[in-house]
Amino acid sequence: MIKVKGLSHHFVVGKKHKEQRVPVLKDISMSIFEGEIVAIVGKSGSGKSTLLNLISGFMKPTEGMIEINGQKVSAFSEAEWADFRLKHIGFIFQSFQLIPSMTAYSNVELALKIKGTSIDKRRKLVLEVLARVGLKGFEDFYPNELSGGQQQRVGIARALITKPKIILADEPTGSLDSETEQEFLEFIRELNRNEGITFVIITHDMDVAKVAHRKVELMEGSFIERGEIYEVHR
Ligand SMILES: Nc1ncnc2c1ncn2[C@@H]1O[C@H](COP(=O)(O)OP(=O)(O)OP(=O)(O)O)[C@@H](O)[C@H]1O
Repeated sequence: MIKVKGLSHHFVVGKKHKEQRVPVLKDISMSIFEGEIVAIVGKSGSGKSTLLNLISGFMKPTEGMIEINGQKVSAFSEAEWADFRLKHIGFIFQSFQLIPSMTAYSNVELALKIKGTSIDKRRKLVLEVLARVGLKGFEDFYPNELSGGQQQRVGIARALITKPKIILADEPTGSLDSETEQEFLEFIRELNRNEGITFVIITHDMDVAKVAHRKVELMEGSFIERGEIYEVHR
């Protein structure tokens, strides 16, 4: 479960002695339950990416508390966050963020290397997950030799390789055509249903928001709950 309490964030911009505060999030409290798919929607600039960056520890909140699976992650050091992310959170990005100089195989393998998994086990797990996302035979392809949809699948395989219980996705379908988007959404539902993975998805796209059990809207830095759309499959 992800619990956010009294979360506020502002950026400081401008030159020294002429700094200005840009408030982005104001006193946000919410809970995301295990096994849920939650869509975070809201206008451009409403603070969606900032919220996700705070939940994933890439930024520190100005105020407030974040708890994940009972651990107070907002008090974590950088090193603790890095370790926690590796164990518990997978990420999917709009622009895929694959390393261009590495093959599909190596992109997916990287997190396991960092974790210190043995080479034999890595090979087994990487081949398994690439096959699972429909990329058997594409292991040695570089990102620029793959279509957008295939790159996104490498991105999903990379997110799944550490078997996280939470996946955070920032505009994951923003670079996909509508057919590939539908395949991606179907896969998310399947992962959620079969493995109970919790998804937090930022999106502009109402079709994407429809796969969510719950939609929350960020408006001027505060949340508006939009109610249940689907039942949570546990
Ligand atoms: N590093 C930063 N320094 C200063 N201001 C920032 C910084 N990052 C974001 N902001 C500001 O915070 C606000 C929220 O940005 P954020 O990227 O979280 O919005 P968003 O809802 O994800 O937008 P979009 O849908 O366009 O991606 C914006 O007004 C933006 O200008």
